[in-house]
Amino acid sequence: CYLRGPPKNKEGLRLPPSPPKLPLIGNLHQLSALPHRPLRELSRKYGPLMLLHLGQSPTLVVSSVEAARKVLKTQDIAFVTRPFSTAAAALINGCRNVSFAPYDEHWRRGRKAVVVHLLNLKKVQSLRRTREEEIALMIRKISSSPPLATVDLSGILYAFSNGLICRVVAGSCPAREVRTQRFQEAIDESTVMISGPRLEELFPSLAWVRRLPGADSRLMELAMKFDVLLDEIMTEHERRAGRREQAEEVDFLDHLLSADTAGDYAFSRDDLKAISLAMAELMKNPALMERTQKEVREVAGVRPTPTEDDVARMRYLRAVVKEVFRLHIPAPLLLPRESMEDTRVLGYDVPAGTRVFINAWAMATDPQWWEAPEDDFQFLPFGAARRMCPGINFALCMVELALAGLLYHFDWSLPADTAPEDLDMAVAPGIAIRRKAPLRLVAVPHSPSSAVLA
Ligand code: HEM
Repeated sequence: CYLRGPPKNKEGLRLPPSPPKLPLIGNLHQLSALPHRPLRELSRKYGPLMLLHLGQSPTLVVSSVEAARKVLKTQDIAFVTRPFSTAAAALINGCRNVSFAPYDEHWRRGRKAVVVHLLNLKKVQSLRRTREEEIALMIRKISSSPPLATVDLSGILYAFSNGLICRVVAGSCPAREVRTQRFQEAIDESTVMISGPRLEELFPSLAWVRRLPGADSRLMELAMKFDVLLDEIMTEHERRAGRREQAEEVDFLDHLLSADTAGDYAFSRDDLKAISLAMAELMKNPALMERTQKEVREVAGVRPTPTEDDVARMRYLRAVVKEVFRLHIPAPLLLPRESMEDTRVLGYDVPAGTRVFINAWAMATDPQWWEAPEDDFQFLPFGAARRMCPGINFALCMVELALAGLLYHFDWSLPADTAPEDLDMAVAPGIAIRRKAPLRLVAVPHSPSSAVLA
């Protein structure tokens, strides 16, 4: 057996090991609402490359740094596409947005537009004033709460993150708050719908179910909501084009419309989740909070509020943010990939059309790597290679600056009835995880005379 290597199947393929499966449902019963956790346990038994059968859908689960390097880097091109998602197709213009698009010419053009007009480092840096203004708005909102009242930091961060991203993508408008709220509701609902494969993706033989009257009604209603909202914004931009004041902000849609390119709305609330998880970790560890806050206040000195140049010198705060991304990877299984051709990984055959989950959370919590922070490949919250998240600079700037602002302007404490060790760190399921309970804290202004609060 040793000399022959792992056994081959009927077709003569040497497939990765699989846990025993049940008829019809395969390995579905072994997953839970937070699938990265049982998948890590299974990988400890069956190895860093496992082949699961989720219904009728073969799924490769990658759980070690070495295997992820092979899949995402060495054989990037074989795994560069995404599996078809019915929900994304209905909601996001037939899967024609960058995140869910199959690997083709359309994706290449869309990704180029996103990287060139919205998310390259220079552009992200040029949005500094917008970010600082939105953070000042958030700080003022917190300061306006009655003294010693508990504030719902999760809710405030949520509004901040959505507001900032809507402003960068679609610009400012008089009814901005209402528009952001409408986006927020539509995005909330779509996140739930997109977060896992649907019945017909797991069981292609049941695809006919979708044709039953009313089967997709929720999806269609939501798609309509998005359409109406985006149409309104497009019309508003087209009407405004050519009548723009010099000093007016040029947003992402202006760029796309002027370049006559197809639009892609890459909204992400993962960054706000990262800020609230960072705050929760700091509240749980008062010594850590004290050290981070000391650094923020020393570096920002007597400035009205920390600037991005200050944040660049806050080494400890940036390390805290990185550690939070490691401990609480916002998308623990990244976004699914799919093999485009028959290929081999670590000696195993992987047939074309296999769905691929990268369990980045299993790698980030693998004791083998804790002592080797200089090798960054085990740090995968933003994925890697060709389909890596192009929003990484945007997200990191936003998280670091917002956290610095919160720590600079306020002293934070838990409500009187909560001890640090009792702070609930449970996470809720979804394509991206988030705190289950909102983070409620008491904020005492630290520098009430600062210009931002005026
Ligand atoms: C904490 C914040 C964020 C995290 C953790 C995150 C994480 C990820 C991950 C894991 C992927 C899949 C990577 C892969 O398959 O290798 C991804 C893709 C993507 N992200 Fe993010 N993201 C964040 C913020 C953002 C922001 C702020 C934007 C844009 C404003 C953005 C835009 C995108 C896009 C367009 C893709 C699809 C890339 C492609 O398929 O070519 N992300 N993100």
